[in-house]
Amino acid sequence: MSLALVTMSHSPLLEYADPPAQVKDAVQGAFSAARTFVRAYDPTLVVSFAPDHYNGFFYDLMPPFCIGYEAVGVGDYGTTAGPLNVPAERAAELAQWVAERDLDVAVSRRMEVDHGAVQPLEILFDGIDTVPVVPVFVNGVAKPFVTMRRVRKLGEAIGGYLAQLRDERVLLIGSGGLSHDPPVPQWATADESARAMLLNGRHPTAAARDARQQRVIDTAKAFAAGTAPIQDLNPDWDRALMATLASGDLTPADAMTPDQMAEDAGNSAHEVRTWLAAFAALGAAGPYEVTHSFYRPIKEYIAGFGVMTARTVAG
Ligand SMILES: O=C(O)CCc1cccc(O)c1O
Ligand SMILES: [Fe+2]
Repeated sequence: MSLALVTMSHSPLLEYADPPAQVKDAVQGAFSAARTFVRAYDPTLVVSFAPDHYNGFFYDLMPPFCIGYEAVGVGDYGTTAGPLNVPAERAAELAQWVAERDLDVAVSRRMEVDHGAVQPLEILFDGIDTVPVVPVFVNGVAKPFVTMRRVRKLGEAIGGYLAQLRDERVLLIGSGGLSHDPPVPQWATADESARAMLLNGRHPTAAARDARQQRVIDTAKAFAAGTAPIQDLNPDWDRALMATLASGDLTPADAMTPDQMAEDAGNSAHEVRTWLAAFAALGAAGPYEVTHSFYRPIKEYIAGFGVMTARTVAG
């Protein structure tokens, strides 16, 4: 069975920042190429690798990976709130398959997902419940981070399951990255109230959510103006990673260490773990080709912004 893939950066600032028209147009062009690719493929099932930003997963119980049997969008940054269309039996079969391959993956019968999982579904499918989707959480913000090798192995195991399905056309999504360092609090440097949020900040009041989001929106403005105290984007790092992913040999990514990734490309660069998992899953179905690739560093969105589409080579 062949598989198809879309990996794309996300940014809540798509709706809250105003870069030059030419930048917006370029991003919309990349989204529209991805949509065209997805429509032509016409998937019956989506497996979406996405991070979370302390909206669904907290330090009271932080797994490296989690497969959702059901999922609910929390509605951060104006994204769609409510249930995703998750085929629970398919998700459970996938979790069983992965467990039998010596990988320890958490499961959730009610996974809460944020813009990381929701935004690609809105962009590619005009909604969060229009296509069956199994959401796979990949930790991209909370230390400790597993090795990139482990992420690759997880992707390969999931792809192995998907590649033997006869009755589905499966689209893989990887959401996030590339280099970026938005103001997501970290435990080591957080004050007491930020630590309370990181520990268990589920279901904040509207005022608390607004305050958190406004901080990100203000930081994006300052970053574009050159005055934000966050790490710069790293287009060279982004392009090198995209080249590795496109090459079909993902083993060079095994050498990427968590600390070096953060130093080179910002704390949220760990979101690229979703891209690696998605490409590793794609590769499990055989050789693949990248059919569209977009990249642009966009400070207004606080993101080295990339979009890639790829599919199994026919034959
Ligand atoms: O609100 C947050 O916690 C972070 C928001 C955020 C900003 C820029 C790029 C991202 O990928 C992202 O997730
Ligand atoms: Fe993110």
